[in-house]
Amino acid sequence: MAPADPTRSLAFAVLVAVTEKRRTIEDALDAADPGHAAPPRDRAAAHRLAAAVLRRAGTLDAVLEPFLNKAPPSRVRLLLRMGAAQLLLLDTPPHAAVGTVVDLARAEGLHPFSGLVNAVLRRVAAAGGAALDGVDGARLDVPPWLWASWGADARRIAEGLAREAPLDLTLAPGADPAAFGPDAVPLPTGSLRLPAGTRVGALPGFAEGSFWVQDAAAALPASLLDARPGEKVADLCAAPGGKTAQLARTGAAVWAVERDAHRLRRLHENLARLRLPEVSVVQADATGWTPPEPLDAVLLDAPCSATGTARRHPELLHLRRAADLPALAAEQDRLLEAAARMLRPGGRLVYAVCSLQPEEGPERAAGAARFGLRPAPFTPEELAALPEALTPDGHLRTHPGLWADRGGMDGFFAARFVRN
Ligand SMILES: C[S@@+](CC[C@H](N)C(=O)[O-])C[C@H]1O[C@@H](n2cnc3c(N)ncnc32)[C@H](O)[C@@H]1O
Repeated sequence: MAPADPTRSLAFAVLVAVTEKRRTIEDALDAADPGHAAPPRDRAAAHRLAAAVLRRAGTLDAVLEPFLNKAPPSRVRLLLRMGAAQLLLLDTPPHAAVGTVVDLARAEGLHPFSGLVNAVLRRVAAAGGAALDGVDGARLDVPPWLWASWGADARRIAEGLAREAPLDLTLAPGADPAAFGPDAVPLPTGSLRLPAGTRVGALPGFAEGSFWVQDAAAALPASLLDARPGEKVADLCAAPGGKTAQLARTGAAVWAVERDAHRLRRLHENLARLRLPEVSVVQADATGWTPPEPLDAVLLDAPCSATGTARRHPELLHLRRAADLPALAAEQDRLLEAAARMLRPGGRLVYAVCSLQPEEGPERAAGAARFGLRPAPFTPEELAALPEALTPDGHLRTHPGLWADRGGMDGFFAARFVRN
C-alpha cells in the first residue's frame, strides 16, 4: 500500500476535526500536528487545502452529485471534496490529486470506498473546469440562515467569501512600503496589501517590528477612535493586539484589557516585537475592570460570531449557528455598559465587531442610549477613502464584497458614541 501523502493526511485530519468535533482549522492543525513537527510548507499546504474544501463545500458537493448514486459516508465525502478541490480550485495535476486521495482512502481504513473515490475523481478530472458550469457557488457555499441574514448584500458577500484573502499589513511609522517588493500594493485606507499565500515570517522587518498583520477593514475602528497624544485610552478585548498597536502609536496612554491568559501571551509577544512596552497590559474581564481614572476614549472590539472573517476562517460558516447570537449580543451589551462607565463625560467610544450579523452590529448600537451613550456618527470626510462603508446611520460597515477588484476585505461593523 502506498503511504499517504503527509500534506493530504494533515488536511484530512483537520477536516475530520472541524466537521466532527467542531474545532477551528487552527486548533485542528495544532492537534493533528503537535509542536509544529510538519515542515512549514506542508502545514501551509494542508491549511490551504482544508480551507478550500470548507470555503467551497456547497460547490464541491454540487460538482460531485451527478457522479454519485447515493450519499457516501461523511468521511468519504470529505475525501471526494478534497480531490475535487485540488482538481477544480487549486490547479493540482490530475494524477497527483486523484492518486493521493485514493491512497489516503486506503490509509484511513476506507478501502471499500477507494474504487468509488478513484472512479468519481477521474470523472471530475475528465470534466475539468466545465464541471463548475451552471453551479451557483455563491448560493451553495453559504448556509441559508447566513445568506438570509445578509439581506441585499448576500450575493456580493458570498462572492467575496469564495476568494482567498490577501495578506494585509499595517506598517510601523518609518517602514518603507517599497521594501515589501513589487507585489505589495498600498491601499487607500493606509494598509499595505500582499498576495494571498504570502508567508509572514519571510517578509522583511518582521523581527524588527516594522509591521503587523491586520486586515484593511480591521485597521479602521482604531483609526476612527482618533486617539491623541496624552489622552487616556482603553483597548478592551485587546489580544492579539493589532488595535492596541495602532492606539499606542498615537502617543495616547493605553490600557490593553484582555481576559484570556493564552491570548494575553500573544499580546505581550506582539507588543514586545513592535517595541511598544509603554502599553499597560491588564488581565481582566473588561466587564469588571475599572480604570485608575476616567478615560478620554475607549475602543471596544467585542467578542462576536466573527462571520466577517470567514474568508480567513471558512470553517466559521459551518460552525456558527443562529442560536449562538443571543448570548453573544448579551455579552456585547454587558461590555458596552462597562465601557460607558469607564469614560469621562464627553469621552468617546468606538464599538466594533468583526461580524456581518445585524444582531451584533446595528441592533447593539441602537440600544446603546440606555448606557448613557449618544451617537456620534462617522462623517463622509473620515471615510473619504472608503465611502461605500458609511451607512445612512453614520456607522462603518465593511464586507468581503467591497473592493472586489482589489481583493475584498473582512466584514466589520463599528459605531461611535459620546458619553453623556
Ligand atoms: C475580537 S478579539 C479582539 C481582537 C483584538 N482587538 C485585535 O485587534 O487584535 C476578542 C478578544 O476579546 C477577548 N475577550 C472576550 N470577552 C472578554 C471580556 N469580557 N473581557 C476581556 N476580554 C475579553 C477574547 O479573549 C479575545 O481575545
